[in-house]
Amino acid sequence: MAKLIIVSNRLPVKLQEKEGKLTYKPSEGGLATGLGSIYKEGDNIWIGWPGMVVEDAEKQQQIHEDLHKESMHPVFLSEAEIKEFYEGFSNETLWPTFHYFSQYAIYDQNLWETYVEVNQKFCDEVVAQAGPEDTIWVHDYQLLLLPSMLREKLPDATIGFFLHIPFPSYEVFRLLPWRKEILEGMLGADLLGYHTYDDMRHFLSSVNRIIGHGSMHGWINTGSRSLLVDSFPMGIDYEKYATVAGSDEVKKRENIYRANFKNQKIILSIDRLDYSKGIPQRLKAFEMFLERYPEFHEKVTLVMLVVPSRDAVEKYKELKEEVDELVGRINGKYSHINWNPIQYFYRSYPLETLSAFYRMADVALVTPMRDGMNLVCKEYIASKLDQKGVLILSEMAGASKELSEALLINPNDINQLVESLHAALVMPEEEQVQHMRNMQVSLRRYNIHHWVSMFMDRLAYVKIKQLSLATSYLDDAIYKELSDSYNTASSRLFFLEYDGALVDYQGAPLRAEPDKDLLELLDTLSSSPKNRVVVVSSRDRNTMQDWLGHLKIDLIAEHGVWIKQLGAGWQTMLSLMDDWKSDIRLIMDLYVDRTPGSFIEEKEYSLVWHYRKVETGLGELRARELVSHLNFLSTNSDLQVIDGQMAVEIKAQEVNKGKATNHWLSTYPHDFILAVGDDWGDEDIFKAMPRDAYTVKIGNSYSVAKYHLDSCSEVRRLLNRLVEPEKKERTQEEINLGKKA
Ligand SMILES: O=P(O)(O)OC[C@H]1O[C@H](O[C@H]2O[C@H](CO)[C@@H](O)[C@H](O)[C@H]2O)[C@H](O)[C@@H](O)[C@@H]1O
Ligand SMILES: O=c1ccn([C@@H]2O[C@H](COP(=O)(O)OP(=O)(O)O)[C@@H](O)[C@H]2O)c(=O)[nH]1
Repeated sequence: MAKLIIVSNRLPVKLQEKEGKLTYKPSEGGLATGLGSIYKEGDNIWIGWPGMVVEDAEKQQQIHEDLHKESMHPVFLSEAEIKEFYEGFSNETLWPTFHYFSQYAIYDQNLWETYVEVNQKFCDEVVAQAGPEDTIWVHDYQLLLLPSMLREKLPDATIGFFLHIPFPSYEVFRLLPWRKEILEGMLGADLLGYHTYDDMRHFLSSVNRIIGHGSMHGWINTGSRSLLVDSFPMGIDYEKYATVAGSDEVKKRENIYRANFKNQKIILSIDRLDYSKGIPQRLKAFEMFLERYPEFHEKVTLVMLVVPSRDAVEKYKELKEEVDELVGRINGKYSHINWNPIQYFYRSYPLETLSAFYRMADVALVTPMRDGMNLVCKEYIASKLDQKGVLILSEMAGASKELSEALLINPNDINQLVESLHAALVMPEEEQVQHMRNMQVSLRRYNIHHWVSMFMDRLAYVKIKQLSLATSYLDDAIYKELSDSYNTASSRLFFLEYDGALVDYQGAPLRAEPDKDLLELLDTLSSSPKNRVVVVSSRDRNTMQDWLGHLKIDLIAEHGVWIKQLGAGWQTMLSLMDDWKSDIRLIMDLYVDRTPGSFIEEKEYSLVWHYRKVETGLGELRARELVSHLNFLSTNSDLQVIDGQMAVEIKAQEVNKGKATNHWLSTYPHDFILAVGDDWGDEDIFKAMPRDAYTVKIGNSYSVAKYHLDSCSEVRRLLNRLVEPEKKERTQEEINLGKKA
């Protein structure tokens, strides 16, 4: 039966050894607590690190067996791997960079190499566990290379990836020396999920700028595959938190804890000890609050639970010292004999304790500098069964996008934080209930089960869509059939698009002139009396004439405005007007003025605005604007606007390459046709071809063509293979001629 394989660095349980005895404790951290609720459904398994170094083979075996019973498969990491992969590259390079703390990031080639090796180690374990029908769901920044490693080993696998932390803006991401490898690693997935729309658009922009793949509605085409990027804000197991909060056990605990706080109001703060969580900033704001509002002395306590995290990493050690020092200073300054303004606990707690604190807290203070999502604030809301309480939430947490009824703050604005604390403590109960109720409705609906099913449904949809988008790769088996058909045919027609199919795109259009190999290839292909070769282009006829006019081939220029057959001059079958060009050119000139690097190409019956040399992003933005501007101007006219490859073109509607090819189809006998094209304009050619024609598109994106190849060089290889007999014949002819001479 098909199963779901969850893969993350950390398993939902943490191994501990006390007096030689192994124990398993639930892991902290949102990834483990969130997914821990759902992975046990069906035959699902979870692959990950058990949180402790185990070198002893016997112990490893024991752990394997223990975890296996809980559907978990451990990946053991050595001490060096933990240092270099987990503490090092994951938490000293990626974590600070992705949380906009790039001043803390270290760039070390050794750490990177270990990161690659450990991703490979995870890959081996997944491959060992995966069946052909299984779905693999990879999680988080520790495993960014895993999707592509898996794709290489399991080309048809269904692979989802979810990033639990923010994806930074391109300006920050580009600082990483391994930025390209990281993106390529991620692009092996079929579906890439982020908590927020901002994260996903930052990722798309990095892919565009660093790798050069654009996107449409979240779809990226890599040239060989299509994949989807989307946002899925993670929810919590709402019913679990609400039920636990209503249990007798938790109510009992609450009563015990409350006794220590008398009638004081409680402000609650819970996080892992992490600089991304803004703990010192929060403490300083609380200090300022006590200074500004002395009437709250002895009436309010900040209960601060801090969970030890990554304590071998230098920045985390420094933070621990800073927090200890701040708590000491504030308590030293304001404490009385029976009041400590801050109750600080540096350890982790089980769910029931957390739940009792959530119930007790009048205010939850969640103020990270950056946070992928933050589940603590959601758990607080779900636990508020009486709906009384106020959430103060940082705008920099992913959760703020959903929880707009919280008091939203900028964690860098200490004054706003202080005033929000005051507003929360004096907020009338009816207002608290109203906000809490609305947030509960939303969190109940968008819970963890909803999150999983949204992601899984979308992943299944991607697989179906990929099949409908894909054309078959023109592999050896198809080549065999094509070449048999070629060899037995007596009249063959070739329609070969020039730019993008025979010649790679160049920065400047005039740099794409034909090389010697291409000229020889076209010459050989057209040397057979059975072959009629037509090179098709949107270029102007003069360029086509200069570059290819001396060959024994036919030409189609300017999208089909002009055609040239062997032995005849250029002719047009259309009665076209060009009186519109001067007005449109004025508009295009405006876009050239506003967009350095862009330029206009003027053809006889069309105008093209090129932006391939414009700063990435700006060119696309202006192109969208120009397309809608031109569409507006050409409404009710006979003009057509084409949003092409790094160019916007406007031409007469009745001109298209497909119509031009009709001339050959109706004039020349044919029992073999090969048509090759690369961009959307070439779809007209494919559509015009009879059903038995071989139609080939460059790149595996949506097309009516039957097959695809990946590059111009593959097209040339295909043609060269086909003309092997002609080549031999020609060589023999040359030898014979030589003999005669
Ligand atoms: O495994 P650790 O190094 O001990 O760290 C704990 C986890 O921290 C991060 O959690 C994130 O995931 C949450 C759920 O999506 C999200 O709410 C939070 O904003 C993130 O920081 C980390 O992403 C996990 O990989 C760690 O296991
Ligand atoms: O003593 C504690 C404190 C926190 N947590 C859990 O740790 C998770 C923290 O997740 P969050 O998304 O807020 O932040 P992360 O630590 O993942 O960055 C939440 O589910 C908390 O319930 C816990 O299990 N024990």
